[in-house]
Amino acid sequence: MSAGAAVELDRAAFSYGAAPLDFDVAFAAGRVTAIMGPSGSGKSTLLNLVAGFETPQAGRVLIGGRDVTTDPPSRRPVSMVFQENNLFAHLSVEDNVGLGRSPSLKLTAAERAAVEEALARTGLAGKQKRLPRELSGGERQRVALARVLVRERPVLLLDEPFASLGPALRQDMLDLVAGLQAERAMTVLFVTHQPEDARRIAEAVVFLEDGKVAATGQAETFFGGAGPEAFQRYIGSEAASGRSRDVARKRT
Ligand SMILES: Nc1ncnc2c1ncn2[C@@H]1O[C@H](COP(=O)(O)OP(=O)(O)OP(=O)(O)O)[C@@H](O)[C@H]1O
Repeated sequence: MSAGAAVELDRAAFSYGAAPLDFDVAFAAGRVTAIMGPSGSGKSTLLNLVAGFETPQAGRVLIGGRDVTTDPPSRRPVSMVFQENNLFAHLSVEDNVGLGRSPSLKLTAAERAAVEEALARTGLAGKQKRLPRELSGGERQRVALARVLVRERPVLLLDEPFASLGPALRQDMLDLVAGLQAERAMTVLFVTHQPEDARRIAEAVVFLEDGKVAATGQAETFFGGAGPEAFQRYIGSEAASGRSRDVARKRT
């Protein structure tokens, strides 16, 4: 069931009351797409429309060709991982993962075995009884990914899930996502501000500006310097701000 499903926003319009957002874009099944763009351009809102945390005021959301526009999040074939707060603080690692299979945590032996396997797959074997506060930030995100594995949904939404981790750990986590995606052929929508992260795992790029899709294309075109000018400007400014942060850190 987890083989990818295409995701489409068909002139999906939404507004929190101020600037309107209006998305008309399709994400191919079984592919990793990086969603990039300046702060406030609508990246998280786009994911929230796909997940069902927000409902468009006009237009439609389709997953696997099915109109899910009015479906609640629980009925959508989607998993989502945020930058933090993915876990229940009072539940052990294994229960946090088990929730992906059964909200009541009444698991069959086969489901418990699936939880164990997901924990092993994400490098968490031996940590199943720990509470989230007894884990590192990277380990907590691994638990969230283990839950994605047992949920077996065809679409995975990642909202800057590794932004607070250091570069080496971020690379490990991205490689883990890439491995899981290759195994399950999930459709992955990956919001990131980090060009090198997008480059590492994404085949396609969707670039947002001012609540709209400003450009779409292949990652190798965009990162090879042949992408649209607005994207190049954005990448340039992100790279420059990354450098200045590094310089500032070295000076302190
Ligand atoms: N809960 C909210 N209430 C009101 N306005 C909101 C809310 N969430 C987002 N917005 C506004 O909607 C627009 C899009 O926000 P969104 O969070 O989708 O942008 P983003 O591209 O994900 O930004 P960032 O890169 O900073 O996370 C922005 O103008 C933002 O101020």
